[in-house]
Amino acid sequence: MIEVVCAIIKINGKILVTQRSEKMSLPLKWEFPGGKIESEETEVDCIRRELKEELNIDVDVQERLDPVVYSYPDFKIKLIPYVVKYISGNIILNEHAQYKLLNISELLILDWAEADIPIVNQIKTI
Ligand SMILES: Nc1nc2c([nH]c(=O)n2[C@H]2C[C@H](O)[C@@H](COP(=O)(O)OP(=O)(O)OP(=O)(O)O)O2)c(=O)[nH]1
Repeated sequence: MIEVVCAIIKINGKILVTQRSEKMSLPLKWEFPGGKIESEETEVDCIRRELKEELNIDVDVQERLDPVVYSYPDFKIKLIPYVVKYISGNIILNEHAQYKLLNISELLILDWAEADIPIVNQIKTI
C-alpha cells in the first residue's frame, strides 16, 4: 500500500484543487495536491515539500482529517488529508494540467480520483 498525503489548501475562503496531467497516473483526474511520503519523512514535512515542488507555495499546516484507504485496480492507497492555509508564493504549476479555486459546494462537480471522494464529502463540514 502506498501512503500519500494531500492538502486541502484554503485561500481566501476557497479551496485550491489540481488536475493531474495526461502523463501522470490517473490522467486528468482531479485531486488535492500532495504525494507519496518518502522514508524518514513526517507527513507534515511531506506536505510542505510537495506543495513547494508542485505549486511553489508555502503553507501553514492546520488539521489532519480522517485517512481514506482505497484499492485501485493496480494499487492500494492510504490517502491522508491535511487542511492547510496558504501563506505565500506565486502559484507555479510544475506538474499538473491546471488548477481551480472553488467553493466547497462546487467541488463535487469535478471528475475526482476515486480515493478522494470520501475526503470531498468530509470537507463539506470544515
Ligand atoms: N497527490 C495526490 N495523489 C493522489 C490523490 N488521490 C489519489 O488517488 N492519488 C494517487 C495518485 C498517485 O498514484 C499517488 C500519488 O503519487 P504522486 O502524486 O507522487 O504521483 P506520481 O505521479 O509520482 O505517481 P507515479 O505515477 O509516479 O506512481 O496517489 C490526491 O488527492 N493527491
